[in-house]
Amino acid sequence: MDTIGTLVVLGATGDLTSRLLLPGLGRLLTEQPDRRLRLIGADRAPRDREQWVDTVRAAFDSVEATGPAVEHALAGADYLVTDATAAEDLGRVLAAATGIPALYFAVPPAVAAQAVQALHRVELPEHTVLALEKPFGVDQPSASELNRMLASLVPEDQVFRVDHFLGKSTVLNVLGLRFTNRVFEPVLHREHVAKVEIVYDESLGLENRAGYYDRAGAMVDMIQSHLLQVMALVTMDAPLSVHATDLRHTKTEALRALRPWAGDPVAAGRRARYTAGTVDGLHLPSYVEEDGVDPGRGIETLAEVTLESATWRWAGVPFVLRSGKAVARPRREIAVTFRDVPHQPAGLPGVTGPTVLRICLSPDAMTLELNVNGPGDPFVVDRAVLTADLGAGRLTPYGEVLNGLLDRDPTLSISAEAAEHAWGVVDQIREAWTSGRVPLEEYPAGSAGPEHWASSD
Ligand SMILES: O=P(O)(O)OC[C@H]1O[C@@H](O)[C@H](O)[C@@H](O)[C@@H]1O
Repeated sequence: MDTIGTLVVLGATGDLTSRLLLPGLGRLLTEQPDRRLRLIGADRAPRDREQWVDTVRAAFDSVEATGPAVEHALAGADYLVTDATAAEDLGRVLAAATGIPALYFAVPPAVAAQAVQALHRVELPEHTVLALEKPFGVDQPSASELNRMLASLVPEDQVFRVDHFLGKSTVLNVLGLRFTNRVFEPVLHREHVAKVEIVYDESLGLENRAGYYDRAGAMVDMIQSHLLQVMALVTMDAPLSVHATDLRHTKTEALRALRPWAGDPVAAGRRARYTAGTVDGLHLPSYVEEDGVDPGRGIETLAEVTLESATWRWAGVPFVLRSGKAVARPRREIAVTFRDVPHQPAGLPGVTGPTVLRICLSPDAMTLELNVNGPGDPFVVDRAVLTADLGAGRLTPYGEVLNGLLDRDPTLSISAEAAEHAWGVVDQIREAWTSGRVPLEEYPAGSAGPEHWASSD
């Protein structure tokens, strides 16, 4: 199959492009010296070709990108002043493409929806690929509408719903761990698992992203997209293969099975936002005092939801998903806590807790916390931790996602139905939040969250 000839980045002057997309591309092109790609930056800002090349070069330099593919991309790079919501502008950008074009929408969801609408008035070159960043829509109805508009433009295999967590090597390692080891798969089951936590806390604060974040909040920014995808990999059945059709299908089924814990969207979620404090030696103002934040909007910077996978394998096991900003010593892991043994023989003192499997999402590592007869008294049980350092992936998560996109392989992209299912459960819990049935609590930046949350864990 022919690969993508031109990557058009809509939203080229944005933060996402310079901080994540271009460095990811730089590493990818270094790894793949034979790839030939034309790179077109498109945005409203009045920039010229030289300024765009400088932006691309700086991003490439930040990851020490070198080689013929990198030089080729820089030499052919171009920038076109573009209103992504205007059909004429989109037509002009596509006319400048060589080979099969991919349009990458690095723009907010409202702009992406308008751009997709505008594309209906443009004659798309054959096989044009459309790549949309998360969040895909702003709720389930808008995601369905966006899917409908996309389906009337191009076939589903030309739509890439991007989620960079699926490009993280440890996230993908969940597949290898679950489906190539006889020892784990049978016990990852309601018979043996007491609870699963999927946590991605960050010490970072808002970082001048109010324009986007103050509408999304922690729930939409992290849980609706990234953490639900991780949960789908943990709960899904074994796919026939890890190729696009099988993997996307089994993951979609896993997302379809999600419910708020005990069917109660009020009790299944809690939310909070940070007040002033110090994280990693850096003083952060209260979230509501950050530039561009509307305190009346009541957006959370820490969200936690408890979900159930309503399946034979997992029914009755709580999955706690949590993500927060400005959190000290942030946890980033999938932690599977196993049930206690049915009977502990008398005369084996010292057991300190259940077996826990931790898949650390950053840095990449895995640990298994066990009870063993350790050193000293052979009848006393000690805690032992088996650790595997998984090492970093060859590409950045965005590099992996772009690799699939440029090869037109949708394995790491989310299916239309999956995007809608992922909103379903989130919308139910958010409705309980926006109707005021769940309080918006507070925690000082640099703490682990509201104090009483820890004691109720
Ligand atoms: O740790 P990573 O890979 O940068 O992912 C976390 C980031 O993921 C992004 O998608 C979110 O918008 C950010 O708010 C978050 O910080």
